[in-house]
Amino acid sequence: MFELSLMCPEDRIEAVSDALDALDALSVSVEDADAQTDAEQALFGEPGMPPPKDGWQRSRVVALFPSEVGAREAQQLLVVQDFFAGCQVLGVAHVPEQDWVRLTQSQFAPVDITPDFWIVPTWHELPAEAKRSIRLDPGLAFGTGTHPTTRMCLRWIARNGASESSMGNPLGRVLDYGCGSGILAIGAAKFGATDIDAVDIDPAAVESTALNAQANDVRLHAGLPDKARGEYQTVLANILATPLRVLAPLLCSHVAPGGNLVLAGILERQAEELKEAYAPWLQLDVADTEDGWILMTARR
Ligand SMILES: C[S@@+](CC[C@H](N)C(=O)[O-])C[C@H]1O[C@@H](n2cnc3c(N)ncnc32)[C@H](O)[C@@H]1O
Repeated sequence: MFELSLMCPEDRIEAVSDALDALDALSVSVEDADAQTDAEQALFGEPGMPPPKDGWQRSRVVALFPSEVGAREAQQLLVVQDFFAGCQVLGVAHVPEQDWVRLTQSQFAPVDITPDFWIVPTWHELPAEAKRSIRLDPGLAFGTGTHPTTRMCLRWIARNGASESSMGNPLGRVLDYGCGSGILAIGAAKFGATDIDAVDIDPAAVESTALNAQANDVRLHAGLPDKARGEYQTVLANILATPLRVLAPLLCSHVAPGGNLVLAGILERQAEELKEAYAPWLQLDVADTEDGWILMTARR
């Protein structure tokens, strides 16, 4: 295969990507040309932040073609279009054949959350020490167990969920707010929770959660955020500091008396602003840290 690489300003990305699609590109990807430099720009579409844009001020657009002729023809046709003004051709390059499935799979190994609780891709054997496990493959939604924020939430679940000897279910009714792949909701089920709502603003995440729950033989209710109803003994939300601040009154209203609120997606330096945002309802404390991220919890 051959890739055609272009540099485009943000206001040309949609037109150029559409044209590449129409010119039979197999795929079109857009990257920040300034990634990993001081000029890197974060793009979020979270509540309280500017709406997401099509790309970055300087975007690298890469289109994959089955042949060199196809890539070069697309280049020739694009450069004479009005909407290409301000864009630049970086080149056409051969992409060596790879076993993409094997390559992707090799990047996802089993992950231990505690010595006996593991997240294991379906193409791997369960490690012998895994007394509890979640079977999960990387997909469209966030949450494979490798990110510190997810790991800290899962550790909290493992510490506070049912031990093998415990009677009943200490997690009670569980809400996973911003469920992504559903990993936290499924983790809660693995530690004894039986009444679980998992919600997300992204319909692809809702679908992933339902499929992952099924694959793990777990029963839960996955839906959009309006599916969260009433009070829960455990409310988990691994989002980001800005939406967590906006969501403070809503999330606190879902915590039952004596229940726990567990928040992640917060950097160490954001602890005080989160404490302040939640202070009218609950007192948040830092309960765990990993790689500059913190877990904040509160009991009602
Ligand atoms: C960092 S991922 C966490 C996924 C998973 N819970 C985990 O711990 O790995 C955050 C998720 O929150 C969702 N999200 C972001 N803002 C939200 C909001 N205002 N309401 C509900 N979900 C939201 C995103 O779509 C995304 O799936």
